[in-house]
Amino acid sequence: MARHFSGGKLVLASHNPGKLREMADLLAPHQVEIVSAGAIGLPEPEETETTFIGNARLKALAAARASGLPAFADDSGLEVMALNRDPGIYSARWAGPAKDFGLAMGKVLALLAGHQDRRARFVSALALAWPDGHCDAFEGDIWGAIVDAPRGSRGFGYDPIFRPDGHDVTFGEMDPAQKHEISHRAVAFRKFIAACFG
Ligand SMILES: O=P(O)(O)OP(=O)(O)OP(=O)(O)OC[C@H]1O[C@@H](n2cnc3c(O)ncnc32)[C@H](O)[C@@H]1O
Ligand SMILES: [Mg+2]
Repeated sequence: MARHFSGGKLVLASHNPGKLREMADLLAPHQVEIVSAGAIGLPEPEETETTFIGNARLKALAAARASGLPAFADDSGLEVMALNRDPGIYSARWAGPAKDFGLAMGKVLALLAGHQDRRARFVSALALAWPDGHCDAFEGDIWGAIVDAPRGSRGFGYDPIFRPDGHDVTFGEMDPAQKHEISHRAVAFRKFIAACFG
């Protein structure tokens, strides 16, 4: 059974401004007082696990133990089928120390050159951890295709090269409110809300 969150402070254990914005938007309708990990000086832990769920748990538990508050983390990434699901859990690392997603998207596009199969999915694993070590995790995904060149500047990360199935626009071009309805993070978030707030 997932542990219920009944209000109060929640640490958002992410150092990615794009993700923090989306997490705050998704949490807005709920009774949560948000504190970001950066604002309370928490370090960015090394992501040593081999799965999205494993790294989400690691980040949430590190923040919960360090802060003494419940903490919420997201580990996410882009899996490209023709690249054996790379960059996957290495999605942030492909952008290098400068977090240059122009570089990371360029790498994906170069490696896909000449491939017919453009199928890809975004994955988000969300974890809610408590200072006593209890942790619940939830995963969501969305399928789509990698377009030929980046389009749009509304999202973050790999959004400009990902076109979700059933849509003509990339996540980079899409209205953020619409991304919040359908994204991998939104799918995982609905599971989290049902289990921990329901
Ligand atoms: O670990 P934290 O501090 O949360 O921040 P991070 O950016 O390092 O996040 P991850 O380790 O989960 O790496 C996931 C990367 O995948 C990319 N990504 C995840 N969700 C995305 C989305 O909705 N749109 C575009 N790119 C996304 C994004 O570039 C992230 O940097
Ligand atoms: Mg990270």
